[in-house]
Amino acid sequence: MSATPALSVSGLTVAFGGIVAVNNVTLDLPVGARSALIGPNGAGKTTFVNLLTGTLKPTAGTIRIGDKDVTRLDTRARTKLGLTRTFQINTLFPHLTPLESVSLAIAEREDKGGIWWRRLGGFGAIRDEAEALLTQLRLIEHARTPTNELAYGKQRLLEIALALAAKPRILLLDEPAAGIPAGESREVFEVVDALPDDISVLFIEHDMQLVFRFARRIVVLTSGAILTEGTPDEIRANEEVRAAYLGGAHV
Ligand SMILES: Nc1ncnc2c1ncn2[C@@H]1O[C@H](COP(=O)(O)OP(=O)(O)OP(=O)(O)O)[C@@H](O)[C@H]1O
Repeated sequence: MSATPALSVSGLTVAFGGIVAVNNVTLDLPVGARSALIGPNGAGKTTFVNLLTGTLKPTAGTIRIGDKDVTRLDTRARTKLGLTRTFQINTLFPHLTPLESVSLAIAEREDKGGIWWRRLGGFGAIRDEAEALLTQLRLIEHARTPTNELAYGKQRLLEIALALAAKPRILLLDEPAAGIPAGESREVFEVVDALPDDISVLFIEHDMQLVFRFARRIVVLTSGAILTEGTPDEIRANEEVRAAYLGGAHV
């Protein structure tokens, strides 16, 4: 593993009027991370991710991708440097197939988005890459099924496939299993777990069974600040976390 973190955040703060939604957060995401960001509703998790992607500008603090300070760069520039996210809400094109959607996303990455309409068949390399990605994401059997006919769990996997089409080094997943039946949500995390180690993952997740099964490190956010950070065993044993957040949850 490389000594330089994939992502490093220092003193990150944002206030909306009187509310300090993210308060002096300092955090490193090591290369190959499978880290969970947990915390009660309103803790600032989504706001933190929005700061990382550049959707929101911080009041104070710095964000680095590898060695590069990206605090003042916009979202597109950060994507080019390897930072990609998914959203809680469904952002898919319902009438395209996974093969078409992923091919479009690859074409966009290659700056070939504008010539897409000339026909998929003309871009064999793009189709090959799209099929490889769909295989990795356990979607290849559904490559030619319209997206709105896919099970919801498969749609969430397609969202991750679209994020991966940008070839990210850092993948931010905002509740990737939200709304999915339990049996399917595990598959989403199995796929994430099996991604190559040069992709560093930070995921927001409310389902503690999934968090404690799949996260290698857990970051606990309360009222915009980091309460603690550690391995699942450390977090499980932390009385402060139990009191502040986990309550009676069986983990
Ligand atoms: N654009 C905004 N303007 C004003 N307040 C905001 C804005 N965005 C978020 N907040 C506030 O910041 C706090 C953190 O919200 P955020 O959505 O980041 O929490 P969260 O941990 O992601 O919650 P959830 O688990 O419910 O998604 C909340 O008090 C919220 O009301």
